[in-house]
Amino acid sequence: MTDNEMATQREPNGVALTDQQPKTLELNFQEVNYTLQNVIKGPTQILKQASGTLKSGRLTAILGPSGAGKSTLLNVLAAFKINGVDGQFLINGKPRDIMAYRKMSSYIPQNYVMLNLLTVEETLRVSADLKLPRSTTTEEKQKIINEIMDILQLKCCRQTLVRNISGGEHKRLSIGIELITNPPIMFFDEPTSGLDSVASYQVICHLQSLAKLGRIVVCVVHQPSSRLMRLFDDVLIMAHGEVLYAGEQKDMLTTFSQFGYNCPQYYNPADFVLEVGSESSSTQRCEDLILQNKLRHSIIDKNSCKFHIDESAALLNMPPTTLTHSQELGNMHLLRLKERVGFFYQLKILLKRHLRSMSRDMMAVQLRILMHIIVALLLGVVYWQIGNDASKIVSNVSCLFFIILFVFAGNAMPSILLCIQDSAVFIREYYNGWYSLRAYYISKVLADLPLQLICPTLFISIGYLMTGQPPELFRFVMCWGILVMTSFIGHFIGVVAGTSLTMQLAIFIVPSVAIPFLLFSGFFIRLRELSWFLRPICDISFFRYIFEGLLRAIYGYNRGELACSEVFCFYHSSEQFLKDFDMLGDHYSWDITVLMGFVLVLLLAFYIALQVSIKRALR
Ligand SMILES: Nc1ncnc2c1ncn2[C@@H]1O[C@H](COP(=O)(O)OP(=O)(O)OP(=O)(O)O)[C@@H](O)[C@H]1O
Repeated sequence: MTDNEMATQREPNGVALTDQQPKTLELNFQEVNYTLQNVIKGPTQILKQASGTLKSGRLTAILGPSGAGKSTLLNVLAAFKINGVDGQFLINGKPRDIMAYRKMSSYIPQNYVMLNLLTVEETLRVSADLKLPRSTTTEEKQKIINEIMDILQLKCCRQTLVRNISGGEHKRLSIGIELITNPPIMFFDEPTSGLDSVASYQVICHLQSLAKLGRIVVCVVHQPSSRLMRLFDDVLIMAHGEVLYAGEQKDMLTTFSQFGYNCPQYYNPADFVLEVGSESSSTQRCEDLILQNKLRHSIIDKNSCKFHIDESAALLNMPPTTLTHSQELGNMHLLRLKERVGFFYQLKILLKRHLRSMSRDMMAVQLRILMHIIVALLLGVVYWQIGNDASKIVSNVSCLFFIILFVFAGNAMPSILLCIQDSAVFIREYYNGWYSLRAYYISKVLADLPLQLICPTLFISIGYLMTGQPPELFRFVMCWGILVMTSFIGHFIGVVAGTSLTMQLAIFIVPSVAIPFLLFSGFFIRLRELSWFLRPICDISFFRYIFEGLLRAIYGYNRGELACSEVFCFYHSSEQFLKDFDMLGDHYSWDITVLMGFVLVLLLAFYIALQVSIKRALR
């Protein structure tokens, strides 16, 4: 059977998980170098002339001392690292096409991030919805999910939230997510890290069964026990960025002994080769070992590699791509896989997922709503019925200012935390072609919308009534409009900071940047009293428009005389009060328009922040 025939038999979209994969897939890499460009230290060569062959149907372990370059080699083999890499990568003897290769392989990193508030089954379901073609029926998807849960023994925790599953189940779920598309090549970076020996054994057994179905399965492992070691068919031993041995495990010790490295009896072979690797590099015998390995894997005439034949594209029945190697290097973002389902379907699935996650998030929803209610009640008690009293006008202004501060901070800070949790998942899924940036962006904005409306609505409803603000519907609606804008601005500032900065930096930067703008709101100092060179800052301080809009909503629009409960009230007339605050004139619509402008700028900033985070992830 030819490769193409096998490719057509195999369903690349993963519809039948247990179908046989093509048995003859072979990835040969020769003289692979990886040089890291460091701005301070200059270029550092991490991989040196690494050569080896990976075969379908076989489970391969990459072993070596810490810092030997195992994870780097795995990244390079999985085509996740491209810049700074040179060497030959051949699939079934022909140069690989990088896009087709990425499509047929999956890489499972050590810390595989997932959304914590979905159950195991929901996580697999989202993966199936976004990674399988639209033509796949719900029943077919459920069949694949059930099969994966069966194979990986995840049935017992199918309804458990990801945050509650064990380390081993987490690893198995990450394998399951990648298995949805039934990739013929799978790379795992330390799949046993953090697991006890029993769980490690189970995970490697699962990998072995995936390999037995005809896949190339490669994983980096740290110090496997003898029992674990026996599960691997092939091994690749690394030291100082070089490959000492790549081949069948059964021949490993014989090869080492040919070069004078004799493994003592009853010694764990993995420990033995690690020790040899740690000592290696300069000794002649190790150089011979490295050279012999290189020769063993230089099976292809290099001249044949000058032609860019799309063998791997053919394996997937994909149209050959026209990217040349240099273009690939220049356009890393082109390596992103294309989405499998249409934009609106992506949007629907993402929206459902965001809303489901949010509805289970104590901090995002329940706690935020509860805090808005409690603080609104507290505000009402402290400023009980002062809104209509001319003698308490200064206190009322403080009350309004407090409302602004709370709604802003109460939305900005939680948004930072939530965004940071989502970002890592977004990067992984985006690069694996689950959805487009546009779909993620719109779904995120829309999913957050209900909370941005509910919180300020609850807060102003309680606060407005309890503090005795004028009982006129249009004033209430105007105040509500300003607070909704405040909530949006706070939320999007938090989201932009959370997407583009680390958590510590974002939590420090947001208040540090926002608080100085409060000085230019008109509350602490009247704008006309500011030095001339500071006045332009007022024009870009959103707090100014929020404060102005709120005061105009309460005291503007012919409010007239205020009731005075004391013998003398300085501000009897609301017009006089607004005049003294430099806010005379019924320009509420101007304030709200400027605030909408701020929201639009922040929406754009959020989109740019997502784009930047995507590009940064490639570095
Ligand atoms: N981005 C980087 N900047 C600087 N050095 C790096 C970078 N990535 C890798 N290295 C260096 O390359 C070498 C190989 O790293 P790699 O993570 O591949 O090793 P490893 O064998 O997987 O190690 P471990 O088993 O400890 O995880 C190390 O010396 C590491 O310090």
